[in-house]
Amino acid sequence: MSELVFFSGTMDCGKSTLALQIEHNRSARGLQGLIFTRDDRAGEGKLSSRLGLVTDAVEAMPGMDLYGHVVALMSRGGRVDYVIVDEAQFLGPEQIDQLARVVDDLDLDVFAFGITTDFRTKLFPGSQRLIELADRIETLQVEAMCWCGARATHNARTVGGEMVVEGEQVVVGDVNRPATAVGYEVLCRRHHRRRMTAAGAQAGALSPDVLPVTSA
Ligand SMILES: Nc1ncnc2c1ncn2[C@@H]1O[C@H](COP(=O)(O)OP(=O)(O)O)[C@@H](O)[C@H]1O
Ligand SMILES: Cc1cn([C@H]2C[C@H](O)[C@@H](COP(=O)(O)O)O2)c(=O)[nH]c1=O
Repeated sequence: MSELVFFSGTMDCGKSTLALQIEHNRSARGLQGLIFTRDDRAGEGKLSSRLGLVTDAVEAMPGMDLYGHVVALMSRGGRVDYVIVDEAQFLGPEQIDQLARVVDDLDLDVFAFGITTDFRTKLFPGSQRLIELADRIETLQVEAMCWCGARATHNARTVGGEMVVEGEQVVVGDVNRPATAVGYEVLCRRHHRRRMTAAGAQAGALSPDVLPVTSA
């Protein structure tokens, strides 16, 4: 029975790496995959991992009919044995419905990878629809970690080194960016709530305690 599987997690937890491993293992056995992605950091039509691996992919543009794309490819004689989708959080909800149709009507496995929530801790529309429709939701085994050592569960955005909680939902970017740029950092919920990034925690630790003022 084919499945729609949502591999979800924070940024930097190994989702794209796993997507590339699934692709490698299946293609090594002679299977032919179709890879979709949207707005990968490496550029249009690319699926890239921080481990340095990258492969070509079909850019799933806004409004593109993903089910129609698979059907059109197959009717031209192309072979599709499974579908991989990276950065699935950026897809529209209707595109997730199209992926579910690929599973149900074409009997193909669809492996979707994405972050669940944005820098405000709100669900991305694509991820929300995946949670609603997926046969299975998998959390990645390699845990991204907060600076405090706890498991990172949330994504923070920084602008000029400061954590922000307002702004556009989609800004393509990366972790470990210089403080001048828009960047991201993964945090545990406690430190996301307190808006305490690694830099903020370090600054707090370095500032001298305020001594009580005593009158002579
Ligand atoms: N230099 C490195 N050596 C070993 N592992 C690394 C290195 N750089 C990154 N990684 C691993 O790659 C993971 C990020 O993988 P990636 O697939 O790009 O994440 P995601 O797609 O979830 O954002 C990190 O959590 C870490 O485990
Ligand atoms: C939290 C958050 C992230 N993004 C962007 C930043 C990256 O380009 C991707 C996530 O990629 P990864 O491979 O999982 O690291 O999403 C965003 O646009 N808005 C956000 O709130």
